[in-house]
Amino acid sequence: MTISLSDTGKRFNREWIFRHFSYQFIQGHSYAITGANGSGKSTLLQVLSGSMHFNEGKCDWSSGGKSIDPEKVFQQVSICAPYLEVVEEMTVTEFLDFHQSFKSFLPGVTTASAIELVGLKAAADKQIRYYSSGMKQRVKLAQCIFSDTSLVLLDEPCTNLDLTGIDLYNSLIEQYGRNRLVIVCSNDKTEYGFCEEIINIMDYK
Ligand SMILES: Nc1ncnc2c1ncn2[C@@H]1O[C@H](COP(=O)(O)OP(=O)(O)OP(=O)(O)O)[C@@H](O)[C@H]1O
Repeated sequence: MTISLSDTGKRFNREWIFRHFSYQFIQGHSYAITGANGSGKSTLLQVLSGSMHFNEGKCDWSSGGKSIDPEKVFQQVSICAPYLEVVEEMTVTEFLDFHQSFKSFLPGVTTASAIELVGLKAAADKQIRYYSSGMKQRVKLAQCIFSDTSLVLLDEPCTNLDLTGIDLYNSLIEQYGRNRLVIVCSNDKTEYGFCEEIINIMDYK
C-alpha cells in the first residue's frame, strides 16, 4: 500500500487542523507523526485510515500501482488507538475470534497463539472487563498487529504498558511490521524509536 497526500487539509468548523500536507507513505517503511497535544496527530491518522473526510487537496491509496477505492481502504487497515474500544463482555478468546469473522489474522497466527504472544494466556477465559488497563492495551495491540493488513496505524500504542509490555510491543513490530506500512502517532520515542521517518504535524499549520 502507498498513501499519497497532495496539498491535503482538514478542518473542524473554521479551525484548520493541518493544511498543505503533501507526503507519500510507502509500504515497507515506518513513519512517526509527532506534535503537541491537540495538534492533529490522531486526526491525520484517521484521514490516512480512510475513515475521516478531509476538506481540501487529495489523498490516494494504491497497491501494486493500482488505485484502491477509498470505500474499500478499511479492508487493508489495522488500527490501535485510545478511542477504539474492545468488547468488554467477551473473553479475549471470544473477542479475537469475533474480530476474525471480519478480518483474518496473518498466516500462521491463531487466536490461541496471539493470546500467548501478548502474554494473556493465563487470563484467556476472563471477561475483558476484569482486565487491567495494560492488559486491555495488549488485547488492542494483538487485534491490530496480528490482523492480515498492509497498513498498521498505531496511536499512542504503549499507553498503560509496563516495561515488559513496551519490550513486547517493540518485538512484535520488529517481527510482524516488516513489509507493511507502519505509522505511529506519538511524542514518546519508546513508541516510535524504530520509525525511519519523523513528521511533525506542526509543520503543516
Ligand atoms: N470531531 C471533532 N470535532 C471538532 N474538533 C475536533 C474533533 N476531533 C478533534 N478535534 C480537534 O482537533 C484538534 C486536533 O485533535 P487531535 O485529537 O487530532 O490531536 P492530537 O495531536 O492527536 O492530540 P493528543 O496528543 O492530545 O492525542 C484538537 O483541537 C481537537 O479538539
